[in-house]
Amino acid sequence: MLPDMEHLTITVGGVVRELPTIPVGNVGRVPLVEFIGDSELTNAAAQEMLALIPAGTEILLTVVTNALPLTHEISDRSGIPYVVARKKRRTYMQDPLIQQVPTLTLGVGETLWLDGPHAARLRGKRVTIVQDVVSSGGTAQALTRFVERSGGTLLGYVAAFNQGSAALPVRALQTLPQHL
Ligand SMILES: O=P(O)(O)OC[C@H]1O[C@H](OP(=O)(O)OP(=O)(O)O)[C@H](O)[C@@H]1O
Repeated sequence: MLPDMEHLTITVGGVVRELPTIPVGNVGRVPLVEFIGDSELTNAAAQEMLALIPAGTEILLTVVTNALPLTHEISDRSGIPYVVARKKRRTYMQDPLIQQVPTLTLGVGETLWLDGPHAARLRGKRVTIVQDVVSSGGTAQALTRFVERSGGTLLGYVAAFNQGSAALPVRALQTLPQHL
């Protein structure tokens, strides 16, 4: 029997999911992890990720969309507050920091926005960056610049899944293939 290229089975904290794999250009099929809309998987991953958070972390930094519920749950369980970068400028932002992400997993460039008052919350703090998935590492690099520009100290990167980025020292629950 041929292997099923359209799904990839993962297990996180006893929760099993058949991830769909999406054809991307000519690179093959990319596994798609979605935490939004899946509280059971989100809670299981958040619980397991607690052990990955570097000691001394004072605040978490993440980015919408998929990593947001995950970070919320980690924050709720650990008591560590968090700050969220956006992918759109909002009219109510005050002196936001702006950072380009070179290219994302699916080849679409992105601009990240960190509202000024949220950037101020990172100042002088030991910061850990939380992501759902690290792939190229472009998003992680942009978030790193936010920490630096805000005057925080980066302690490390944690992610539910590392999808092939060996360049960054990411603490992840699992490694996923970049493509099938
Ligand atoms: O390491 P990178 O190559 O930068 O890719 C990782 C990013 O890609 C995904 O975001 P996506 O673009 O799917 O956006 P979403 O979370 O808003 O759905 C994922 O949520 C990470 O934030």
